[in-house]
Amino acid sequence: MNVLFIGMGYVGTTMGLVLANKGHTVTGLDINKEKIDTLNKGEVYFYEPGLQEMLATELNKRIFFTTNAKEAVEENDLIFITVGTPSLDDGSADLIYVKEAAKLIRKYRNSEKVVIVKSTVPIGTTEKVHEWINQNGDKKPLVKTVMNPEFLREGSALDDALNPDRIVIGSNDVHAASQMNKLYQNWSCPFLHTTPKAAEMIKYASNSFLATKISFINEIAKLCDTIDVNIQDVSKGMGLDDRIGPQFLQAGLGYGGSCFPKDVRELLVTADQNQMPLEILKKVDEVNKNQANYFIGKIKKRIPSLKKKKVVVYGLSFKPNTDDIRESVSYSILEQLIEEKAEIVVHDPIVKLSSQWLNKGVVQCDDAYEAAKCAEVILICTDWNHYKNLDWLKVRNVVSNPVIFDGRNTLNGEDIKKYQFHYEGIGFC
Ligand SMILES: NC(=O)C1=CN([C@@H]2O[C@H](COP(=O)(O)OP(=O)(O)OC[C@H]3O[C@@H](n4cnc5c(N)ncnc54)[C@H](O)[C@@H]3O)[C@@H](O)[C@H]2O)C=CC1
Ligand SMILES: O=C(O)[C@H]1O[C@H](OP(=O)(O)OP(=O)(O)OC[C@H]2O[C@@H](n3ccc(=O)[nH]c3=O)[C@H](O)[C@@H]2O)[C@H](O)[C@@H](O)[C@@H]1O
Repeated sequence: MNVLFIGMGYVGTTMGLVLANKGHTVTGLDINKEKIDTLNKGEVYFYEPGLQEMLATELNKRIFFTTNAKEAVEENDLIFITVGTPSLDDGSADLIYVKEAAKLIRKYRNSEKVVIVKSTVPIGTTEKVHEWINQNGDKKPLVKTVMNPEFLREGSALDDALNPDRIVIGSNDVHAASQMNKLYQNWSCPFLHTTPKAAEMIKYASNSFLATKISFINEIAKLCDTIDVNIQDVSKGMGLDDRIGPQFLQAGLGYGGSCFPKDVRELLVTADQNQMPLEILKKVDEVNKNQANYFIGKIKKRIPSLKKKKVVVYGLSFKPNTDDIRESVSYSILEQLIEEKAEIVVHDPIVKLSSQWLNKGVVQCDDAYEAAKCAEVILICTDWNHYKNLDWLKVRNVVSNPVIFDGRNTLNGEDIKKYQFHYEGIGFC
């Protein structure tokens, strides 16, 4: 099938490549010329394992990139909207990019098309997209709309897209739904057909539930800290219950990224607008916002003043295996360390600090051992395997003060303590 993606970000690029790889002919459209030029050179402009190799196989065979909206819309009958839906100041999702994408389709539509909203959008938006495109009485062919939420994770996007737990298709139109079945015929996971509104809610409720698991375990971890219980044993013991499951019970600095924080905020706004406040979810957000303060508080219990102390921060991305720093908790920690007047050195295997941070006196080192030289405290903020695999004896030999605060509970505490480090995670000492 001929498929267009409007928005070549993390989702559009990944899903475009995956559908091309499954035999469809895909066009990727973006307003950002630099991104399109880079993709046309065969380079994925962000870090995501496996995508680069897939692009090398598919470029100009089954996937094509362009900034020409007219041609792209005219030549494709299935059109995905995969633009961003970031938070506005009041927490609601900004639909400006979705509206702009709808405008392009309205302007250039030349046949009956199926428009698939894959961006995460507030409940009722897909129906609005239908109206935005089909309005004006311009006698052009009507488009059908579908809501098809995306559940992939950054860092494992390709694997998630190829092997999803489910495919949700929200549509009130039989023809559109059958086109979606045809598009995804090579996937063997369960398919759920529902209404567009329910599909939108499934996406928000899923992300909010996962966020709830994380904030729940983080609260239990804080209690474990005070009564000397190891949270990792607790997570393991809970996760062995099939009804609970082992995933998303990793205590730490809380959730960041471009989705959980913004999607939780948007659902809270929708709930308030409908006079049905979501009390649990409010607390989930509150607990999460407080995790960085809790971590700094733990550090200050041991080192009351960080002024002029060399603090090493390992990890800038919001999770491992991505270069995405949107709402990464590492940056809240950097802000607090700057306020404390610490001397800060950061390391990340992929992410480079922007000049904004370098101008504030933060130093970046490309080598984790070099960064650790003369450190008075090491903070692990992202659970990259890189840090698990460091030679910690070598690190021990270069630091001034052997103290590690592990914000992701990523190291094996018992092993680390053998090297005479003071080691604390979140939810165990
Ligand atoms: N990043 C992720 O892992 C996931 C994201 N989502 C949702 O998918 C949506 C997209 O997310 P990302 O891919 O992370 O966003 P992104 O910010 O990486 O990419 C969005 C792209 O859309 C482009 N764009 C904006 N307006 C446009 C227009 N009028 N025409 C053409 N291109 C336009 C931008 O230039 C940008 O390249 C969001 O709603 C997000 O919540 C859902 C599941 C996973
Ligand atoms: O809507 C989205 O964009 C996506 O949001 C998340 O994916 P993502 O944000 O890429 O990454 P996750 O693996 O979910 O991690 C999110 C954050 O939670 C944190 N986390 C995760 C798991 C855990 O046990 N503990 C924990 O603190 C991670 O460190 C990270 O900061 C969801 O997992 C995806 O299903 C969804 O499609």
